Amino acid sequence: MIRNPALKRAFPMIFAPKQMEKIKNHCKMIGVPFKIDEITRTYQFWVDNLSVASHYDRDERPVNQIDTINNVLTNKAPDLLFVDTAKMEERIQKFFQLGFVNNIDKFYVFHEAPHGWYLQDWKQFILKFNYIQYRIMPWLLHKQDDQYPTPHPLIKVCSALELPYERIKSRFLWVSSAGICPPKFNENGGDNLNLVVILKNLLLTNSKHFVKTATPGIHINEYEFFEKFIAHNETVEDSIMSDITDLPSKEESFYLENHGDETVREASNWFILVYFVTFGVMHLNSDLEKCTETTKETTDKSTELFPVIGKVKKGIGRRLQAPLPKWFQDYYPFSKDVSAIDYQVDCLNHLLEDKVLDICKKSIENFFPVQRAAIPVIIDVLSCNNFHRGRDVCVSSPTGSGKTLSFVIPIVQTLINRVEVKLRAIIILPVRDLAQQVYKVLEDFAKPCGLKATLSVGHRSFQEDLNCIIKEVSPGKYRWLIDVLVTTPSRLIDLIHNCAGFDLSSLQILVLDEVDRLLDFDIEYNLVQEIDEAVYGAKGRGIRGCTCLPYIKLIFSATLAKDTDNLFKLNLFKPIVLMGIDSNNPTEAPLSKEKDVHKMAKNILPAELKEKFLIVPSMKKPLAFWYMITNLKYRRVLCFTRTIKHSRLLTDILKKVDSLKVFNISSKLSDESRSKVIEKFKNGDYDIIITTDIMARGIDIEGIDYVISYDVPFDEIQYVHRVGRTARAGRPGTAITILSHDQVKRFHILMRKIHLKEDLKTKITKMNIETRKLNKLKSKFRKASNLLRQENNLETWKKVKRKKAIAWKALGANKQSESSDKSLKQKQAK
Ligand SMILES: Nc1ncnc2c1ncn2[C@@H]1O[C@H](COP(=O)(O)OP(=O)(O)OP(=O)(O)O)[C@@H](O)[C@H]1O
Repeated sequence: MIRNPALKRAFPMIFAPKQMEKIKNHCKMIGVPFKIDEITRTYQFWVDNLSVASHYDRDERPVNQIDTINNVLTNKAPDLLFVDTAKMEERIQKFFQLGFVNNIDKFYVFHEAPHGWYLQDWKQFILKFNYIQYRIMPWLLHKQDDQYPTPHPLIKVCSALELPYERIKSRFLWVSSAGICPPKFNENGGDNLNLVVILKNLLLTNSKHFVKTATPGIHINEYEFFEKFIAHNETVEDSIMSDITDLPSKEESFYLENHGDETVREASNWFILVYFVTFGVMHLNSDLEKCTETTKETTDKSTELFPVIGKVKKGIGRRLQAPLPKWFQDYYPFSKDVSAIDYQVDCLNHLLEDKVLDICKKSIENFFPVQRAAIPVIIDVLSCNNFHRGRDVCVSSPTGSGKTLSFVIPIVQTLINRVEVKLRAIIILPVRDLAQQVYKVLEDFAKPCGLKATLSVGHRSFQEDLNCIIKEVSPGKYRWLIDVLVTTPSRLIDLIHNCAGFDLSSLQILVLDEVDRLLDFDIEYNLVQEIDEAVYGAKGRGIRGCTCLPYIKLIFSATLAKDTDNLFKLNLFKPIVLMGIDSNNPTEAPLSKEKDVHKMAKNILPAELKEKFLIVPSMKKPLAFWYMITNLKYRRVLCFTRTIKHSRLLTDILKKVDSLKVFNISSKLSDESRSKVIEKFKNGDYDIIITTDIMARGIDIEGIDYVISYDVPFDEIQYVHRVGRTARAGRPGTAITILSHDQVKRFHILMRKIHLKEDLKTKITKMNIETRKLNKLKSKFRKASNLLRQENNLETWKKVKRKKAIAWKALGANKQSESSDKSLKQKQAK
């Protein structure tokens, strides 16, 4: 019945068949405005289960609206009705004629009309019943200034009508212009968007889970709203009030002007749909609650009637795939297959300075496809001048495909002829190791070209960092010592706040590598906003009031299309998207674009990667791993476990059973030791590294042949980054996931998110190891694990003894301490 799985996931309770029955019985009709009808067509569900009326027919031709309404009102009394503003008077008259208004308790009108004309025209109508009007005019609401001297319209309307704010329990809801975005974000257009925000926040009060995960299209501090609601535990009407007063400022609206209406229209459709359901259910809930109260039926929690959306009882992975913005779908494709074509370094002769070209020739033979595609585009946008603002660039390319050089080369090329040293480019990476890795690549290019770069990631003291970055030449006057800074989010925020003279007005380029991970930090640090403020000046001044040129954002990730919900936080300006896609023969046929959002987010693994999985009972996982190492002779292995404890145990036990050259890397290891291990691995001193997901992202260790996931990755993004440690730079590589029987289903779901259904069987193969062979290893393994246990026990015993001795000493009870010593010695002797 429900065809869209995303929708089904988003509203799990509603779509349960039993709940559906109840909705059908209690909600007689839902009317939808035009455009929403697109959704109704997609989700036949509405049509199948509730009476739906639309002002457009199935071919999107307008139908006689009055007739529709007539039909609706006479045949079925609606619970909810959404109508758009066109021909409103006609409709209202119709309502009167039909006597329908007599059945209405209250009206809620979300209105965009600019100057209160409706108050007079509709007086009759308004006075007939309780009526609340929400007029949505952000610039009026936000501040009263000379241009818009009108007081808060909601207050104005309500005081004119002497209406209190009331809890929403109407059986009838009128939404004027219900979130249907007009083609342009002109003044009134903004209203519709804000309506969406209001609806969304209404929804927030009921459904935090859903909204938090589905935030397409709108850049309006949703988390602030969210937190406010949670903190104050406001009622629905309170939240409407606060929404209205907190509507976006002009600066925030700037974002909207720069983003096509398509995005927002899509978003609004979603929200309306969401709102539609939530609101409907809210009503039904209250009705049903009353119902159950009167009949005094016992309520069993597990069969609770229409739980409010958002109280998702279990499962962490429920999330709604937000629609991809239109600009994302208009991407430029390039082949993700690194070994498919050789782009001679000379092919960019015309773009690159001789010096840069020389360094390229020394370090690489050919450009990889992502480099061939991205370098010219980025150089082009970076060369924009005062008259023409450069667009931001997003690059999505598989792991190990050479993204680092795609931004390093254009940065060096752009800055090579700069006269004065100023901080002009910042490269941000999520973690220190990655930053160090990128810094090394950058240095190879920057140094010979006379550019100054530094790494600031907390590897030395803050003061030492400052000494390399900036210098106070005279009191209050500072001079930059670098052109490019490579850093992590926390360090950058630290610098912005605590470094005198750290004024980013000269910033030209901001690179966000592994952007999806960086955006996780955004919640904590408000990264993009902080940088914007540091560049464009104090809060609220906005880009237009600023004298400096807007800086260009370069966004990189292997899993960009997988997590588009958060892209909106980046405030991108007309972004150009470059996307690595599958191509069988890229030399002949032009790459065909995939428009399907879900398909686009698939096939993001390197073409050279082989994927396998092995199913064994969970007790036999270590045996299977050991078998691969000893019998199948796997070498150059990177193995991922979920916890530090697991990785250490597995390492210790492997060391015991065989004198294997295995090493464990965890976050507890110092940077220095970690680099040493990686170096040794590169030199062949270690064969196997067992680690956790700290090594999963971006780390480039040459020559890893196998990535083994001893524990199943948490989600598909984690899987992509883990397996991306092999099959890098066009080299072959194998990824193996060891599964216990109960993990198979989850793994299958995970694979479906990465591969197209038809590719699943060909792209990922099943490994078989006979149980008999594993059993052979059992006794040896058991001996090793006993030995390890004994050692661990002794170790623990020693620790306890040490602690006891200290305690006894402190109490001055030395005698007891000596006796416990004796007993320990006896035990050891035994
Ligand atoms: N044109 C090239 N020719 C040969 N090797 C290259 C070229 N470009 C990059 N490499 C090598 O490919 C490897 C992967 O490059 P890089 O780390 O930039 O990939 P990535 O796409 O950023 O990967 P990840 O998404 O995992 O961070 C590196 O070892 C790099 O030296």
